Amino acid sequence: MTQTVLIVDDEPDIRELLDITLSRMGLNTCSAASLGEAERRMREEHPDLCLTDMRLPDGNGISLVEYIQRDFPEVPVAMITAHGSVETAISALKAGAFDFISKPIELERLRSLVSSALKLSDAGEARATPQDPARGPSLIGDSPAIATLRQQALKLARSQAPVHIQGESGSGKEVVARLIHNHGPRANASFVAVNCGAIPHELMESELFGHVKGSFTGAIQDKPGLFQAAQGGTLFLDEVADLPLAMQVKLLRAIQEKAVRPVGGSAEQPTDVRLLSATHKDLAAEVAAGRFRNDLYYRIHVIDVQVPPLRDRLEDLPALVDAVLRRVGAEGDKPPALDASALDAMRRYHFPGNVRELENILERAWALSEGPRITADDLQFAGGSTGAPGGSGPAAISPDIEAAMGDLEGYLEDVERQIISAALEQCRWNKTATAKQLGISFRSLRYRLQKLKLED
Ligand SMILES: Nc1ncnc2c1ncn2[C@@H]1O[C@H](COP(=O)(O)OP(=O)(O)OP(=O)(O)O)[C@@H](O)[C@H]1O
Repeated sequence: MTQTVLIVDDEPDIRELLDITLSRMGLNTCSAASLGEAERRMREEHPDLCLTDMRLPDGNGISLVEYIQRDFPEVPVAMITAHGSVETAISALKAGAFDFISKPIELERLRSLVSSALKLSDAGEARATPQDPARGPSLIGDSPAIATLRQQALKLARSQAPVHIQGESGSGKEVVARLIHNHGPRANASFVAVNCGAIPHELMESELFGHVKGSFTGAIQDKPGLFQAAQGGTLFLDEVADLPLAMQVKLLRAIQEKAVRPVGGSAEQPTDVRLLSATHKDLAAEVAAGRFRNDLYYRIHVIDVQVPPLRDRLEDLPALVDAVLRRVGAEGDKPPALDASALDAMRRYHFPGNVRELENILERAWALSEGPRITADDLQFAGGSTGAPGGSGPAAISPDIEAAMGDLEGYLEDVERQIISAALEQCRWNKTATAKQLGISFRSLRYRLQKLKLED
């Protein structure tokens, strides 16, 4: 069925330009020269998309965006803004506009905006279900907080607005970012996630924007950056507060110009990416402290999403536990289960590391548990037994207390690594014999080998 676009502008020349371009794309158009007429057309003609100018004789385009959001939430609306008026564009996105295009209108950009908007209203949300495993984990949980978050993400999926996701470490910020990508018009293009805190500063520009051959020692061939890899799709900047200030300037420029220049290159390359970002820090406080640029904050923080910590939605625990146990148990026998004591112990726990910590706790507990069910003891929360088997009592050891200061976990892992390596050597790398020698189960040995990175 031919789709219809409503064009709202009081200048006849612009209406005509849009009309000709859209008709050539095989679309029907209808138009309005005022806010009142636009609202009437919305009611009478049920268009699939609306393009509106900001300044109208009887009101402004933002009111129209709000009207459409309220009465026709399934219809995407894009704002036509005066050249360089960033504030208007940002207010339009905040009000729920899907995207904006600035004057003078570039026809190529108009065509791509219209086709992605119509893909949206055409296919709706049925294209990618949150359950589709190829698209990353779904957002599990039925607590009111997660239900609201899911709805918010699905709504934001329709927009092109930059979204900033705030939440504690491990709370599911990337899961939310993927949900937004998977349900939007860019779902069939790439979702590229980058942890800004993990890239060495000197490589950051080349990682993000690419480089040309010979631009620095080691640049043996042209290499596209993450912006190029996300072309047509979504770039997720995780831990964005960790971007060094010099890089923040370059990122701002790339966002403003919608173009990047590879390191050592002379030409700018146009980019079309939707930007999502996240941090566990308070970005406004980072701005106040002078560590994050205000102008970049303003650009990436158009819409703000909060992911609540796990401790505030413990009613999600059974569903999350179930999903994790199914995954860790997928290799073998029956999916493991928790006994009631374990679930009780979890409900009392604070989960500073949120869902990621829950995953780690369950993986470890399953590896260490000997019986058919995971018990509270297997979870090894503080105060629980570590369940050391063997019965011969602790051997006399003389720990290097100095070396453990500041990194107890790391120190204990080193000790564990040395003991297991020695036992493996004694048993000539026979894992069954090694496990027996150490008085632990085979499963437990396998878990420790993975954890300590002792496997090839
Ligand atoms: N609601 C959820 N449903 C299913 N899995 C989840 C959920 N929340 C988090 N997870 C899982 O927990 C782990 C951490 O999630 P994710 O990477 O999205 O957190 P994050 O907030 O981005 O963490 P970080 O701040 O460390 O980058 C992942 O393995 C993810 O699949």
